[in-house]
Amino acid sequence: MALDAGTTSNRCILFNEKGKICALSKKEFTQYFPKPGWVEHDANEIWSSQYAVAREAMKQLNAKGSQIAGIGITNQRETTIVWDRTTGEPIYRAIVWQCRRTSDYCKELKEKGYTDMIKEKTGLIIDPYFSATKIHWILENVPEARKKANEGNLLFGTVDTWLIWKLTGGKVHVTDYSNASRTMLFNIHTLKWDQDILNLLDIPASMLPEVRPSSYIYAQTDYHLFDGSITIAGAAGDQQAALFGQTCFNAGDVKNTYGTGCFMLMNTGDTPVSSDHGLLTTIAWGIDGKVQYALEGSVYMAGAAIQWLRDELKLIDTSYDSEYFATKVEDTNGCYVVPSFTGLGAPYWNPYARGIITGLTRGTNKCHIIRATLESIAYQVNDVLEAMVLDSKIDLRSLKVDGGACLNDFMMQFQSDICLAPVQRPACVETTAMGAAYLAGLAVGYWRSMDDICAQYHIEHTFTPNKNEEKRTRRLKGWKKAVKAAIILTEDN
Ligand SMILES: Nc1ncnc2c1ncn2[C@@H]1O[C@H](COP(=O)(O)OP(=O)(O)O)[C@@H](O)[C@H]1O
Ligand SMILES: O=P(O)(O)OC[C@H](O)CO
Repeated sequence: MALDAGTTSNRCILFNEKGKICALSKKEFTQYFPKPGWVEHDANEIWSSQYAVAREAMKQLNAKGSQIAGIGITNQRETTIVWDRTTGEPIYRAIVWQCRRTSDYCKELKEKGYTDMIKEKTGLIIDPYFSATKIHWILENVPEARKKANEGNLLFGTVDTWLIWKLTGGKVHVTDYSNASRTMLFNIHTLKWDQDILNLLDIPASMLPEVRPSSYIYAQTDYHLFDGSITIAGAAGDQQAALFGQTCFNAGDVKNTYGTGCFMLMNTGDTPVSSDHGLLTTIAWGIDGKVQYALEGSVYMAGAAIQWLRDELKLIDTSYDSEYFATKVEDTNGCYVVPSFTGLGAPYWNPYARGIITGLTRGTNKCHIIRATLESIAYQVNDVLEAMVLDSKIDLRSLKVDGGACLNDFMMQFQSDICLAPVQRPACVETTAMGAAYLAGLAVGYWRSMDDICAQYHIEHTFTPNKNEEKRTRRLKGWKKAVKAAIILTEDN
């Protein structure tokens, strides 16, 4: 059983030994935008919807808890939940990874010269994206929070930790290496919470969960939840789980997930590679007594930009329709959309950037804007890819893709044309959930080895690049100019 707690929806997928999906249930939950740039979730709703889909998936097969080999949890990363140890109640809404409320505090940390120290220890760039400054914000702004934390009565968790806490009836407070590595509090070399950073941000160590491998027997679920206990045997951040589900087990293997945002990860084996080009160094997973590292480029707006076309501009009825309209025109007519609605992530890291559309003419129509939005996703991925090749000094063999928006054939072909590499889409694009199931299944012996898992992996379609160097160069130049314009507009900050 994979519990996949995403940014906009929670899913439960049951897989059989062949890695085939036998049951799937999905539920969207409420997004709160209390101020511009702020994003929150209700932690209790994250739990209730996750629990509801787990029950629903089991009902589809009439399954009992005792028939489930194990649970693997995978989650939107960095999102920060703080709750009262004694009541189990969150003291504030979950502050979502996309939330920019700590931009000024991050700026202050950078101005005080902490950038190198944080990067060396955590592999991360100081940014509101990560959990650390969100925890700090809660402690500073929620009444009584600081006092309760100092008394040892507050617990922090990312969504994996929260779900394990709820699944065990409030008994177990843990996380895994991959999630810990996204907090900006975890030393990715010593594999311990970093006391210097905790002191700097004034966060008591008593709030933090124990850190465990990603494939590991964590606990048993509370007996009453699923009519029998189930072993929780895996946990990993969703992007790392997708890397695992895509069988990117070797150094140099790369995957990109096209969901709400885009996240490209390259496995760098047992060596943490430090980036000189705006990427993050992160832990891929902990398994068999050691950790593997990855380079990551995080793009905040991908599928969410298509939702913007649908929900705010009302140019399309469904995300799926974007492909139909984009292919009604030959190109974007010189129009570029930079969907930096919540700032720019890798490799630019500008939390103040906001979205822009450039190159508008009297002839620009709805199809051009839709096409430019889809293309913007591929351009952002290409920016990250260029940085990754420079940092890793490894030429890209192929790009494995997954996530809801990778079903858009137009966008995948454009991606291949722009990055001049084959783009491979697997038969099962639910690789995040699959990765979590594999991690759990390996821990309980449901699958014996990573070779067994590789044997189950199949490519459904490979998009090969149409090479037109003149067109590609012109398009990339237009894109880079548009990004520059979005950045120039932030200069008052
Ligand atoms: N055919 C499509 N073309 C473009 N975008 C799509 C398409 N289908 C889904 N999407 C986008 O993909 C995202 C959903 O993917 P998913 O992997 O479920 O995201 P998440 O796990 O981040 O919630 C949505 O933002 C949606 O707009
Ligand atoms: O919910 P997703 O799939 O968009 O993933 C969110 C990431 O984990 C944020 O770092």
